[in-house]
Amino acid sequence: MISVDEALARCFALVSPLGTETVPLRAAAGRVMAEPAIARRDQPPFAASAMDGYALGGDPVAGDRFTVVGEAGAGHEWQGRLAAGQALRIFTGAPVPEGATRVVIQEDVDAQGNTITIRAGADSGTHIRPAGQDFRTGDALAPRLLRPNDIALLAAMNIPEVTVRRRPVVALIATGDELVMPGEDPAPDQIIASNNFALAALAEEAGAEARLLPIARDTKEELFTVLSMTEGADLVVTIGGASVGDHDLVGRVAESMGLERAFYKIAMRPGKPLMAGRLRGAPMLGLPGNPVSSIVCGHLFMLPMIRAMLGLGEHPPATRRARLAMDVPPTGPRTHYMRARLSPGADLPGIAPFDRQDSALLTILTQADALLVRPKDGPALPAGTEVDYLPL
Ligand SMILES: Nc1nc2c(c(=O)[nH]1)N[C@H]1C(S)=C(S)[C@@H](COP(=O)(O)OP(=O)(O)OC[C@H]3O[C@@H](n4cnc5c(N)ncnc54)[C@H](O)[C@@H]3O)O[C@H]1N2
Ligand code: MOO
Repeated sequence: MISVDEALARCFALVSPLGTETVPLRAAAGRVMAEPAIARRDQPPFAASAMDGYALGGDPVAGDRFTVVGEAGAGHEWQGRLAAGQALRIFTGAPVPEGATRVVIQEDVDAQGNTITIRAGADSGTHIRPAGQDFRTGDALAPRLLRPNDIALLAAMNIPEVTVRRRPVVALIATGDELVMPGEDPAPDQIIASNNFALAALAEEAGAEARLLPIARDTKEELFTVLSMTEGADLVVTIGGASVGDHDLVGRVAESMGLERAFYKIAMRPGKPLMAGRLRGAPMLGLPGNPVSSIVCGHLFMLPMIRAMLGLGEHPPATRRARLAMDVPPTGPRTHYMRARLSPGADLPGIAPFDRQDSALLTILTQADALLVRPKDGPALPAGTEVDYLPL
């Protein structure tokens, strides 16, 4: 059995960044920019007042008097030049006129008619934002996953459309005679399909377009039919039928359709019967059926593959550090991703794996906020040991 790292390297070898498309700014959040965005203007485009008050020249002191000669507001420039002894009534965001060296906030002046007098104790800040202090024409925003804050910057740069990576289309196929869809009427020996919904949500959260294909029954014909419905998918993900039982047919059927296998079985718990390869030109991940196994494999393999297709690079999921909140036993011959709960700690968070680690337990998975990573063949560890975990 190959290691998790080796398996992920082989998964990355199956994918490459997808092509690009142009979307309006309003649709760009959550998308990945494919090229730098270049500012089309300076921000602010003029020296702007940072406060409501009076623009004036020189270096005034308490008791100095000025004649107010006009008014400037945001979007309403005052045309002219301030002379000595003159002040301009000005509001936040308005262009500061020539001849002004500072803005005195209105709380620091006594105003009478069109005359103002500087009060004692007036603050000495200039309250002027220089032109281009935020960014200048030609400044670039480097490609990234666009978060709401980035969208504001692109808008301010006057960029109405963004070139982004195409969303990877992920075709998800649940397999098994025992499965029915939520809301259907299961026979006594049937269960409700669940993990395909988690995987679709995970894929969508990462910026992919998930297509839930019909459940494939455990026959070669039906698996062939549903696998043939993946035309146009950038990634085909099957769930279940990956193990060694008589009804675990996914590998056999995919091979009959020309699957070039990259690997089958990895030293990982849960997730041992994972398979990957290329099927009719598309990368394929064959996930084990146990709900927790498939979802853990989704985090460890499907998400990094989606990110690579989005042009975000080939990176394993980033681990973080925590301290064991309890003693843990040795691990076996597979890297164990233990469902665990984090708690606040002095330097690092504490982490405690759940007692029950059966890969069928969705209730435990929903209580978990971390996967404690225990390397294969690891020793028993006492509480307080620093360990790696993956946030869920
Ligand atoms: N003799 C052996 N048996 C098994 C081995 C082994 O090495 N030797 N490995 C075990 C491990 S580990 C896993 S994981 C499972 C993986 O089995 P499959 O990938 O073939 O999955 P299925 O048998 O189809 O299903 C397993 C389990 O999960 C349920 N399931 C499947 N799909 C869904 C779904 N979409 N939603 C909810 N639940 C699902 C299914 O009903 C089964 O209960 O094999 C072990 N066996
Ligand atoms: O390795 Mo299986 O994926 O534990 O349940």
